[in-house]
Amino acid sequence: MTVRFGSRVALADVTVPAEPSGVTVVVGGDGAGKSTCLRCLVGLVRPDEGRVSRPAKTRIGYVPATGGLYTDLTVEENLAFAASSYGVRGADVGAMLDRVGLAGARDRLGGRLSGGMQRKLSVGLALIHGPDLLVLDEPTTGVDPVSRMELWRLVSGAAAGGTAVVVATTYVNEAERGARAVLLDEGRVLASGSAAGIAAGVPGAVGRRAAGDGARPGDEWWRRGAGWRVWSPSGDLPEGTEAVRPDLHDAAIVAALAAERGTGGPSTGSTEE
Ligand SMILES: Nc1ncnc2c1ncn2[C@@H]1O[C@H](COP(=O)(O)OP(=O)(O)OP(=O)(O)O)[C@@H](O)[C@H]1O
Repeated sequence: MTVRFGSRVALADVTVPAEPSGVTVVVGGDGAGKSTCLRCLVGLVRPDEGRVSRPAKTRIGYVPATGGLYTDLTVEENLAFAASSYGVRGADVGAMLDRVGLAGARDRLGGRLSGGMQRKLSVGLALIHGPDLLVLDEPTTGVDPVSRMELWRLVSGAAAGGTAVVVATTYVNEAERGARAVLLDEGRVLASGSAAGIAAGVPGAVGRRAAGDGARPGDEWWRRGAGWRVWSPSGDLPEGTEAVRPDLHDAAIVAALAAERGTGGPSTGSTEE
């Protein structure tokens, strides 16, 4: 998909693979193009170039980054209303209340729920009709760690039931939650594939050394925990550094460095595991 807003290219030839029973995680910082990408997937934005293959609208569940529920309806009313909107007859609202962990809050107004509970309810609303494709825009941003875990459990459960799930996140470590990850930066795909495949596809070598008080040693260096990391495209690491096996965090940084330099980073598209 390629999407332009005036002269601004929001997405440049971005591919997001999604398949039944699979979770695809779209990772990127603010303005990377995640929301635009997801809006294309569900049909709210039409790509200027490229195409999207998706199920019928009634077979899609979508939760935007903000909202997605009625604040002046109770939890139970929200679910019942979503079911009737989708034309689902005899929806098992009680089962969905249990599934999203909100049975004890069924009579609370949507607007009175904590942030984490609101997100879980939104996901429940998007799942009530048993969609073939579930698209979630940053469901875990700003959510407490327990709710975050529960949200990912909901995502895994939906996939286990056969749904294709696409989730956007700003947290690189969440890429490991999906079989596939697409790392986006400024509308471009930095890397795509399984998290392990992306990490294994880092060209050259990555090294580490303890960080003193000194300034960043050079363009290819970044801070990681208590130390410095360095990327050497040629594989020759600077003296005093110890080689490390790059993880997804390192791969994301190397991909961004490589994109800046216009050289190859972790491979895109072919990193199947
Ligand atoms: N309707 C629009 N009109 C003009 N520009 C837009 C529009 N929607 C998005 N953009 C621009 O496209 C780029 C990608 O935005 P998008 O919202 O998809 O990013 P994002 O990764 O979801 O980030 P965020 O989490 O900050 O929303 C940004 O530069 C944004 O300003």
